[in-house]
Amino acid sequence: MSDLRVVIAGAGGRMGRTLIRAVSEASGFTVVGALDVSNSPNIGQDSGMLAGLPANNIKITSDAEAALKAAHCLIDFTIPAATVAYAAVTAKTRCVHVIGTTGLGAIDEKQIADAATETVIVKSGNMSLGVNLLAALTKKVAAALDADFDIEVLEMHHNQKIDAPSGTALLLGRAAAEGRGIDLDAHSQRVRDGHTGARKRGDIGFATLRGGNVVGDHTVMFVSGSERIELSHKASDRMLFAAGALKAAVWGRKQKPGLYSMMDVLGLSD
Ligand SMILES: NC(=O)C1=CN([C@@H]2O[C@H](COP(=O)(O)OP(=O)(O)OC[C@H]3O[C@@H](n4cnc5c(N)ncnc54)[C@H](OP(=O)(O)O)[C@@H]3O)[C@@H](O)[C@H]2O)C=CC1
Ligand SMILES: O=C(O)C1=N[C@H](C(=O)O)C[C@H](O)C1
Repeated sequence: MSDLRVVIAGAGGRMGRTLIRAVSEASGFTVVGALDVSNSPNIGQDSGMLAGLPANNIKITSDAEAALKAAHCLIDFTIPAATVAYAAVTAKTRCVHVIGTTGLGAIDEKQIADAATETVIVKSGNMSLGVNLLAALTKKVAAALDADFDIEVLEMHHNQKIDAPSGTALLLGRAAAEGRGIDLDAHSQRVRDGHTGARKRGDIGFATLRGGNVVGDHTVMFVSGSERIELSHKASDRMLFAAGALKAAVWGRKQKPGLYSMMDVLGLSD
């Protein structure tokens, strides 16, 4: 099969630059476009050089439709407003859209689901194999334990992260809720502050830490009156997420239009 032609959105960002490096190091991929917001100082810059590599002659542009014309896939780790706008373009150009962006709201999710009727979208709050295995384990453990075990999800990230709880924490919370057979939205405590009253039995709690350059730590705790089970994952290199995104792009190219997750890509869905 010919090389998979990839456009990277948010090419000047932490994940965008990591993705440019990942594509340049992997075989079977070619970067054919790099996108950023129109008023970004990165527009017109060489995306390879911006990622600390030799020039790749792919200049950063804001014209998504033109960039996607010759592409198989858009890999998008940006911000919710950009991701929703890109979904409309991938629906039109029929490019596979791999979405790593977190912090999406209900309206964003609906617009992405609508776009997925026209093209393949793979979306996950975490593209790593380890976290998706952790989610499968979380679901299993939650199914085995009753509400005598309080479930808490703790996450820590770098001090530049703009959304909370992290996409991964929510993904893990959802896995726990599915295992327990409850609706997460109706049974979650996303923040605690002030005179909160006692913990509500059956709720899934979230706690957020921010500091330094932590790439991404997540722990799911199952806590009873007499014991505590903890399932943890610690990411130490963003290349992990980029590698997962490339895997999703290759997998997505063989699928029919629809909204898929990394669990589907990794064969972990039940
Ligand atoms: N699913 C996963 O496995 C992972 C998900 N993430 C998620 O990916 C997202 C990005 O993270 P990170 O790279 O650390 O963040 P950064 O802030 O470093 O990068 C985001 C980039 O998107 C750019 N951007 C903003 N608007 C647009 C637009 N309209 N078109 C194109 N680019 C745009 C920003 O540009 P500017 O700075 O000029 O505004 C910035 O360069 C976050 O939501 C994060 O949670 C991160 C790691 C793994
Ligand atoms: O913003 C980040 O950095 C990360 N975001 C994702 C999330 O919100 O879970 C994934 C990873 O933990 C890094």
